[in-house]
Amino acid sequence: MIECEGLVKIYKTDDLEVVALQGLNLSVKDGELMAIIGNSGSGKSTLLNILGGLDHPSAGSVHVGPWDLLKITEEQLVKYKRETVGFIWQNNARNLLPYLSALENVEMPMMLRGKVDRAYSRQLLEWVGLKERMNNKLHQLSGGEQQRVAIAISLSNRPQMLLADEPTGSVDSRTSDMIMDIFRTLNRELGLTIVIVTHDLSLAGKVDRVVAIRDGLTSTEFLRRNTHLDDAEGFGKGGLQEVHEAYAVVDRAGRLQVPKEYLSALGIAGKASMEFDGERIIITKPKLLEGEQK
Ligand SMILES: Nc1ncnc2c1ncn2[C@@H]1O[C@H](COP(=O)(O)OP(=O)(O)OP(=O)(O)O)[C@@H](O)[C@H]1O
Repeated sequence: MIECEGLVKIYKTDDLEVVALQGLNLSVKDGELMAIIGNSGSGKSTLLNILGGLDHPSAGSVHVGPWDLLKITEEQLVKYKRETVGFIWQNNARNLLPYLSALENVEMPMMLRGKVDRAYSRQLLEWVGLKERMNNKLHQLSGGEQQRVAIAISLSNRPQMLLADEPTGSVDSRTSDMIMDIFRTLNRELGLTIVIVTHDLSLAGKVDRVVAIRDGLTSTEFLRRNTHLDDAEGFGKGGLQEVHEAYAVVDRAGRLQVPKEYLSALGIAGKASMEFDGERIIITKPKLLEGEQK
């Protein structure tokens, strides 16, 4: 579904250039539910905005389904945003209309496109657990319920892919669990590809695959150790490392990112010695330089 290779995004302001993505590789399969984690400023939102067609990449390649987002025309982009992507933000509910019911809010974007599908709107609200509240006005619903209405709305155009930027950022942990359950239901029922961007490790721990971004590059992948576990058993317990195995990402050119804390613990900066003993690759402080210092 998603293929990014060597993706670069440079923001230019008057006298400054910020390289937000510096050659990022990412592959997401059709129908996958995965998460992207990273510290503030690592490039997560930049990546999501590019995937959503809200921002244009500077270089590299990015394909979503049949679309080449580097070469896409303005006209095709409108179609792409309307038909392929659904978006959820942390404060999505802010954009809802308080004096309309949940159902009317879901139908509103359909109405703007000229075709209301009431049965599907009801189905969406049922999927997000609001079957009993669909005729309530928005202002009569809690923040978490409003966020669930926002999820239903993001699916009103029947997208193939859902992009969620910190979707549980402003809700309590019970609602956060509920939202993750909804994502799993939608993933299962609709075969929807879902990419969640978050810095919440416990949220990330609830999906099978997590990709970590550091300084605009994919650095580590976490894969669930036992994918056969029943949802209720396996999800939501402990942190990411408890249920996932971590792998360093090695790109086609053989590059990988060594965590800064490992390098500083060994006093490695600029250069390192690398040996291969037949089984392991060992990175150490430069041997020659150590000798020189004596
Ligand atoms: N419009 C912009 N103009 C200039 N620089 C930008 C712009 N948008 C983002 N950046 C910079 O690009 C880098 C990546 O930002 P991005 O918002 O993608 O990070 P993030 O991982 O989503 O962070 P957060 O978790 O805080 O939202 C940061 O250094 C940021 O300051």
